[in-house]
Amino acid sequence: MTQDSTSLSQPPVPHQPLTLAILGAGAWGSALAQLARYNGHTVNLWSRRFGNSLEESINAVDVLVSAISMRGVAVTAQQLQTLKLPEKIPIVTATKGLDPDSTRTPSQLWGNWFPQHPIVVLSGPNLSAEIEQGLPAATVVASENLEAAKIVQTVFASNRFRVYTSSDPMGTELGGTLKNVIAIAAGVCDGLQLGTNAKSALLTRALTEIIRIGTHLGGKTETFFGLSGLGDMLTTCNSALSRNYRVGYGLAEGKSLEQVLTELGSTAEGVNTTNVLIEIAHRERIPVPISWQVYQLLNHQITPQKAVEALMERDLKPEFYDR
Ligand SMILES: NC(=O)C1=CN([C@@H]2O[C@H](COP(=O)(O)OP(=O)(O)OC[C@H]3O[C@@H](n4cnc5c(N)ncnc54)[C@H](O)[C@@H]3O)[C@@H](O)[C@H]2O)C=CC1
Ligand SMILES: O=C(CO)COP(=O)(O)O
Repeated sequence: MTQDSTSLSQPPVPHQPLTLAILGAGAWGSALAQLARYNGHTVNLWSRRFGNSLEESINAVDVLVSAISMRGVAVTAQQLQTLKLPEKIPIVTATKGLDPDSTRTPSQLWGNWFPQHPIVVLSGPNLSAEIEQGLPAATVVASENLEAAKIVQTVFASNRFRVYTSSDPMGTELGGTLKNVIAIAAGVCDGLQLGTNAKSALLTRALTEIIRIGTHLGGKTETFFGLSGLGDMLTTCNSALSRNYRVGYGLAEGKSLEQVLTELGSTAEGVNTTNVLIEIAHRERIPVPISWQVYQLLNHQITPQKAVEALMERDLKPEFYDR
């Protein structure tokens, strides 16, 4: 077997064991901890509910990873600001959400609070349950600081987890965040048994919608065709392991949002993300027809059937506008 020539031109990567603080001992934080430990790294997995204090958890670490759900990011970062984070260590954000107060992404928030630290976004088609089973998966680590992204790449990369770098943190983060809204729509589509044609039409038009808003907010078009965009959309919109998909599916079955969320008992970021996305879309005057129907559905303004009708009866138009 010939060696991949591209690997010869890559710089040597540091393989020494590092110490990581992973904030958030939920499904994703625990899976990331397992991946880092698999590579021989030491992990301080911090939970607000048990174990070591935040101060103890960040002591002398080489990398900080946040796998906290959106609603906990601001409060945890505020706590961190009162503590002594080791100088200039990379901060990795793995949250897929939008801040309801500022409408900003988690990486924008971390960058604002910790300007001396390189910020790295980690996002991809990564259902934690599959990763914890040791099934193969791939992800993207994106940063304006490519050296920091490469460090994070080597921390997590293994024969079961392939990690790509990217210089587009905004596109990488928005792909993972916005697809959660579409996963709710996909769950509705499957729950109503609308068929394969409808699902393909939904996902294809949804990608156009994600690219429209994602590029407006600073992401690069090609990133949305990559693992963190199309890749994560395919995973989340086709798996009953996805909590956002299950929200849509449950709504299509006639359950109330409250009932679905209670049964889920876990984070479905797409619910908050939809509300923030619609606020951004209205403010910036960006058409987001699919997300708008999801918004109305989540806010008890429309039934799943009416949402489908509304999408099918929109004004006729070309698929692509000539530039
Ligand atoms: N589970 C998955 O497959 C994946 C999840 N993600 C993202 O990772 C983030 C976390 O998701 P999960 O771990 O699945 O959710 P989870 O519900 O299992 O865990 C949420 C974590 O956030 C912490 N948290 C929530 N509110 C907090 C607060 N006020 N203060 C401090 N900590 C708080 C919880 O204690 C818990 O550790 C979400 O943004 C999700 O979209 C990303 C990729 C995969
Ligand atoms: O982001 C995810 C997979 O990449 C997890 O999806 P859910 O949050 O919908 O479970």
